[in-house]
Amino acid sequence: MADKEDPKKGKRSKGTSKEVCGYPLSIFFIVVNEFCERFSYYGMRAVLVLYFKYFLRWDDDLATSIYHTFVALCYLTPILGAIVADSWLGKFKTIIYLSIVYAIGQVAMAVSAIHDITDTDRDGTPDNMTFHVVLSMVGLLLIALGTGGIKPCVAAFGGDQFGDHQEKQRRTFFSVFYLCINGGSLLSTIITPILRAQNCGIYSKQKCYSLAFGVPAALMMVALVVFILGSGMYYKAKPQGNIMLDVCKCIGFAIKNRYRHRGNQYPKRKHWMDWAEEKYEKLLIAQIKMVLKVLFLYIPLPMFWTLFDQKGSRWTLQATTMNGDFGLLVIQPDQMQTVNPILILTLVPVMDSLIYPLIKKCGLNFTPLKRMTVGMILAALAFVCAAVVQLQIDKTLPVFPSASQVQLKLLNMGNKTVTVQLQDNEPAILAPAQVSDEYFVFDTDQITVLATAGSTTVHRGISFTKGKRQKLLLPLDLNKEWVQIDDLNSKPEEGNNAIRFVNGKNAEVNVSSAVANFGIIQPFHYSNYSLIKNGKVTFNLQSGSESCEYSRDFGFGSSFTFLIPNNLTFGQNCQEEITSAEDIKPNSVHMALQIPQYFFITAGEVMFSVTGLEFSYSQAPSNMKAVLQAGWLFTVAIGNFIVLIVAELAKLPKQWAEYVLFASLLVAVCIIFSIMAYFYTYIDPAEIEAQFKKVDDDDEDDKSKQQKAEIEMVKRDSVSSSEDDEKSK
Ligand SMILES: C[C@H](N)C(=O)N1CCC[C@H]1C(=O)O
Repeated sequence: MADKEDPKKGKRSKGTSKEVCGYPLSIFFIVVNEFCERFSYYGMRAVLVLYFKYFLRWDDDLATSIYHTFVALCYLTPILGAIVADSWLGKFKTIIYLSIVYAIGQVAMAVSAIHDITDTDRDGTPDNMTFHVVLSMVGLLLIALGTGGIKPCVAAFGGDQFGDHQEKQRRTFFSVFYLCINGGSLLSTIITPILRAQNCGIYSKQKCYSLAFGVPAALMMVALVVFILGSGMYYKAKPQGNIMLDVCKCIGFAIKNRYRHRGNQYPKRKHWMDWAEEKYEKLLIAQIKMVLKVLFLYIPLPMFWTLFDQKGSRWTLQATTMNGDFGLLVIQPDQMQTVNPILILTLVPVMDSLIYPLIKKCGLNFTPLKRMTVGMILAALAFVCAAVVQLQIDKTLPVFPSASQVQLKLLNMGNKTVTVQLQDNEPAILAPAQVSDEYFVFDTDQITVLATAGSTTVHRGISFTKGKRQKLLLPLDLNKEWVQIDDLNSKPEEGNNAIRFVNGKNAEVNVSSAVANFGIIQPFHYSNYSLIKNGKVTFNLQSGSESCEYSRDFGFGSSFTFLIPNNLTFGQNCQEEITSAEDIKPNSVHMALQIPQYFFITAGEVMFSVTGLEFSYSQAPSNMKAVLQAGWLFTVAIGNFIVLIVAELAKLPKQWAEYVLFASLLVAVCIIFSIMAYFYTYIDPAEIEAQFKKVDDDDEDDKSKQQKAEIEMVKRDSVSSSEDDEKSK
C-alpha cells in the first residue's frame, strides 16, 4: 500500500480518503476499532478476578496481586509498541500484528476457561489445573503485549490522519476517541458479568467463563477486521529507522561530551542537549528536546491515576458497606463503577460543546495544561467527598471488639424467663426465646455468669476468646451444657447478609430456602452462616411431618441469628414465632451518596485524560508521536504501582483519613505541576521540524539559515507564558 501525501502540508491524502463534515473518513474505522478493542479489554478485565478466585481457585491475595500486575503490565507495554511503530514497522503494521497477538491471547483465555477439557471424571471441576493456569497466564501475557502495544499506536495513528488545517477536528477526534473507549467499557462491563453468570458445559454445567472471555475475543477479531477494512484510506507515516536507538545514543553522547568539557574554560551552552551538536543533526537534538520537555512535565501525573484507579478497589469496598436499593433497580457494589463510563459519555460532549466554548466566550484562555490542573483538583475533591461519605458510614458501622476485648450476647433457648448477671453488670432479664439487644463488652476473657430460671440458679466461670464477638446459648435446663458460638467479627462481604439458625427445639429441624440450605439442625444446636443477597427470602422449616414458612426482607450487609423457639407450634406459618437477633445492622447509608465523588473524578478525568491524550500528540515530534503516547500511558502504570505500594505502607486506622491523605497528596502534586506548567512553552513540532528541514534543503552549507532556525528555537523557549497561552489556543 503506497503511503499517502503528508497531511501536515495541509492537503488531503490522495486516493480514496474522503472527508465527511471536514473529518477524514478513515477516522471512522479507527474509532470503531477502538470501541471494539476496549470492549474486549474491559469485558475480559471485569470477570478476571472472579475467574482467578472461583475457576482457578486462587485465594484473594494472589488473585488481587496477579490482577493488578496484569493491569500495570498493560500500561507498560505501550513503550514496546511505540518503539516498534515509530522506528521499525510503522503504526499501521504494528497495530495489525499486535492485534493478532491480542486476539490469540483472548482466545487462549476463553479456551483456558473450558472446564470440560480436563474434567476427566466429569464432576464439573477441572482435573488438570496446571493446564488452565499455564494457558491463562500465556493468554494474559499476549493480551498485555497486544493491548498495551497497540494503544499508543491507535491514538497517534488517528491523530496522523488530520492535516495542519484540521486542529479543531483533531481535538474533537480525541474526545470521540475517549467516548468510544468508555462506550466499549460500559457495554462490556455490563454484558460480560451476565455471560459469566450463565451455566454452560458439555459434561456438566458450570459458570460460563469461557463465554465471558469468548465474546471479548470475538470483539477483538471484529476490531482487527474493521481496522483492515479501512486500510485503503489511511495516511501512513513512514517509520524513520531505529529512532529510539538514535535518541539514546544522542542523549548518551551529550552527557559524555558535557562531562568531558566540564571546566570553566569551555563556554556554556543553552541546553545540555546542545553538547551533542558535534556529532548529531540539529533536527534530532531539537526533537529530543521537545520530547524531554513533555516527559519532564509528566513526572507528577501518576498521582492522578493513583486516585483514579481506587474506584475499583477502595470505592467498591466502600460501596459494600452501603445500601444499593434504588427502588426499581438494585445495584451491586461493583456495578457502581459503571457510573464512570456513563458519566464520561455525558460529560465529554457537554464539556466540548458547552463548558469549553463558554469559558472561551468569557475571555478566559483555558489551555491544555490548565485543564489538566483543574482535572487534578477535581479528583482531589472527589476524594474529599469519599471521606465525607466514609464518615457517614462510620457512624452506622458496628463497633467490633478490639484485640483485648470480648463482646457477648445472651440467648435464652428455654421456655422460662432467665435472669442473668454477667460479672458486676446489672442483671439482664430474658423472656423465653429472647436475645439480648446489645453486646456486653468485657476487657477480660474470664467472665462469671449467674443465671436463674424459676427455682434453678447456676453460677459458672466461663472462658471467652479475646477479640471475638460471641453468643452464649442458655439451654432449657440451665444445669446442662452452655454452648458458646462465634458471631461475625466483620461486615459480610459484597453487601451480602450472613444468616444462621439456632434450634431451641427438642427435635431436629431442617431449614431450607430457594437461595440457601441450612440443613438439619440438631436440638439446641445451630447452623453455619449462609450468605444471602438482598431481597425477600422465604425459609421453610420442617421437623418430622410438620413444617412452616418464615419470610423476611433483607437489606445489605446485615447479620442475623434466627432462633427456632422451644415451643414452636408449626402452625400455618411461623412468622410470629421465630425470634431474630440483629447482630449486624443492614447498611443504611445509600449508595447514591457515592455519585458526587464519581461525578468529580469523572469530570477530572475528562479534563485531565482527554486533554492529556491530545496534548501528548500535539507536542510530540513527528517521528515520536507513539512514543509520547506511550509515555502518557506509562503514567497510568506508575499510578497503579503507587496504589499497590501506598495501600501496603500507609495503613491508616481510619479509611476517611486515608482518603484525605490521598486528596492532600494530589493537591501537593497539583501545585508542583502547575508551577512546571507555568514555565512550559507550547510548541508546534511540525513548524520547528520544517524550519530545520528547510535549512537542509536550501543549502547544506549555508550555516546562517540553519542558525535562523536555531534562533527560532531559542526564541520559542524564552517566549513569555502569556504568549504560550495565546499559542495553545
Ligand atoms: C475507563 C476509563 N474511564 C478510561 O477511559 N481510561 C482509564 C485509563 C485510561 C483510559 C483508557 O484508555 O482505558
